Amino acid sequence: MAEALSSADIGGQCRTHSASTPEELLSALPLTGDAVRSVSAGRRTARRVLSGDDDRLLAVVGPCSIHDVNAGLAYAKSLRELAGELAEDLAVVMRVYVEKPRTTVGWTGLLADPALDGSLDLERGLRTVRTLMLEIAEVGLPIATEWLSPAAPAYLADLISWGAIGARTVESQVHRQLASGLPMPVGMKNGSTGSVGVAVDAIRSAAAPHAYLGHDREGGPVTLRTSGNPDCHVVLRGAAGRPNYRAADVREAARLLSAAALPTGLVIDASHGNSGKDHERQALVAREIGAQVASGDTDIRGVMLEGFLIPGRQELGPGEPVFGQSITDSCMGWDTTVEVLHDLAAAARRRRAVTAVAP
Ligand SMILES: O=C[C@H](O)[C@H](O)COP(=O)(O)O
Ligand SMILES: C=C(OP(=O)(O)O)C(=O)O
Repeated sequence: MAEALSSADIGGQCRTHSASTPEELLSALPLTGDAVRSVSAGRRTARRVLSGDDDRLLAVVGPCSIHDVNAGLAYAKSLRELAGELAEDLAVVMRVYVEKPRTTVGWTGLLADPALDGSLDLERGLRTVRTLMLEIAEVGLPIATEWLSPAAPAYLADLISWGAIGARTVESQVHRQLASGLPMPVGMKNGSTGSVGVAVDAIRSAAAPHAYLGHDREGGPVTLRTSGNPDCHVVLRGAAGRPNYRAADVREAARLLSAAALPTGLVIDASHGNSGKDHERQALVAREIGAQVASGDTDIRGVMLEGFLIPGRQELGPGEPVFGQSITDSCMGWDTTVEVLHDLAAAARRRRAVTAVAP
């Protein structure tokens, strides 16, 4: 066990809690053969779809956050089945988001606060999250997550097929350096005020090698040297009152990427600033994205959706929470998610037909 934080270094303003080192956690909960196959296939497929070598659409779909392992697993099993049905046209990756960036304050996710009560039992959070991700990988579903704490990848990166750097951290050098060493494609969200330029800068930064202060698997301080991540791309997520999922927005993002000599393939997030966090609007946005794909747009390589079992969101109160309903942003319910994914699959099929080169 290593001390996670030293109070002496920051003037005694924080308490310390010990947690397992990455080596200890990975030895206790190692990757199984099935999980390795799922992660590797997920990364390979995501790279091929994002580069345009595979003409399917990447569908990054799942809850805004996981707060209940049983609901997360129930969702994963249903999504695995649906992903199999749509596999000719969609490459489905499940959002297993366990760290939540907050605009100001709020619950920060299952990893840091698994009891949902501010007790911040990190050791329990690490074990809970790694166990859940292992089970999801073993059912054969590739996993997507947002990288928020720079310490988290040492415990979890071997389970992740697609990563995101969020709108609130995309300008952070720490997160760009982190992405430069991650072994999976990483989506850079546009900034929270709408700037796509900062996501383009993040891609350029993360593609370069970096060296920075970090920790080895035993928790000891080391200089981490990265070789650069060639698989980063923009995720258009809009901003408050300023969505950016329409054809003109995709063209403008492609122009910025081309000007930086980067490939123009990108992902569009139908939620967040593109839906105003309204799950009903999210379904409409997803359909409009599908219409662009169906008309032959080849820059749109993926779509992100926030969906859970029950539509909407809930505030946690003294009573039993609703099983399978988000406690962070509102999500589309399962039935709507099924319809939207079928529509996106049809859009990818249509694009294949309209872009086929005549013999
Ligand atoms: O995706 C989830 C939320 O949008 C993100 O965590 C910010 O939430 P907040 O604005 O409620 O803090
Ligand atoms: C927090 C998220 O996104 P964004 O960074 O776009 O707000 C998210 O996808 O959960």
